[in-house]
Amino acid sequence: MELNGKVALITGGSQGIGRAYCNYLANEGVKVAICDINETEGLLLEKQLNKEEKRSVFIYCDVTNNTEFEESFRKVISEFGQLDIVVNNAGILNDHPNSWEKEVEINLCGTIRGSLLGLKYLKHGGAIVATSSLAGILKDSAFPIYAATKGGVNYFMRSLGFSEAATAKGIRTLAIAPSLTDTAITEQLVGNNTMCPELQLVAQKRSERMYKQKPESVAACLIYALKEATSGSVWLVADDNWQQINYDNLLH
Ligand SMILES: NC(=O)C1=CN([C@@H]2O[C@H](COP(=O)(O)OP(=O)(O)OC[C@H]3O[C@@H](n4cnc5c(N)ncnc54)[C@H](O)[C@@H]3O)[C@@H](O)[C@H]2O)C=CC1
Ligand SMILES: CCCCC/C=C\C=C\C(=O)C/C=C\C/C=C\CCCC(=O)O
Repeated sequence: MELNGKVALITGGSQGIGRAYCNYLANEGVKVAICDINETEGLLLEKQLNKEEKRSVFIYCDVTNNTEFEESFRKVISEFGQLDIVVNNAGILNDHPNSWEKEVEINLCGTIRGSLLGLKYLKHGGAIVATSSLAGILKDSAFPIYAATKGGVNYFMRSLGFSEAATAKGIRTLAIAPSLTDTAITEQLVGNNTMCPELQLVAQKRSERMYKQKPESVAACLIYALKEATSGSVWLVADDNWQQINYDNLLH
């Protein structure tokens, strides 16, 4: 896929991996719509990109609100005249027994919502992408609900990519599955976001031992996958390198 001149909508684009996606896409000549609930960081990124003479717009958008989400798609098309790439990246880490549903709503339902809107609004083909996680390929014993949302995202993107709903419209789907990455999610691990207090300490110790790759390495994989990857493929990004996950030999 030739990226120069295309238009992308990126959820959770204000900071972390999403911000790296926006910067890397803009460097390729893509016009970017930063869709996020973090207005302060989103507007700063919009200003930075526009100063660098790259076209961008910040749109306040909560991916749990379908009306607001659809309105964002309309605003992007009204601002840039077209839409070619949707990146479902917004996500949180919160397995707390009293509020875990929000994690499922954002990570899994938000990705499904954004992808269905992508199928509706990508009028001339394009790509629908999601940020999943290594935790959705292997396991994450400290965050089982988080792992379930990310496993769901991998299998949704994988299945959708082979479906008539996408292929008939010339739409490719991709999942980018990062390992531990240096962003606010990994910084704020001290918060009370696990299923039980014991897991918090386990997660914290394990996270301290693990290498945290750069968000830019994840963004470099996104660019490569958008240009080269086949529909329904899942890309692991670990230790600043990427590789395609081979699901084809599971039955052999
Ligand atoms: N940092 C890591 O180690 C890894 C992160 N991921 C995934 O990468 C994605 C991005 O996360 P990071 O950049 O690490 O974290 P982050 O916390 O820096 O960024 C997440 C972004 O999503 C936005 N967001 C949260 N709820 C939202 C909502 N309801 N609607 C719209 N935007 C919302 C936040 O405002 C923030 O800008 C997430 O899906 C996360 O699960 C996957 C693997 C590893
Ligand atoms: C050890 C994980 C602590 C949690 C760190 C915070 C955020 C992580 C977000 C992710 O998406 C996690 C990505 C990769 C690490 C998760 C699982 C690897 C476990 C491997 C194993 O159990 O063998």
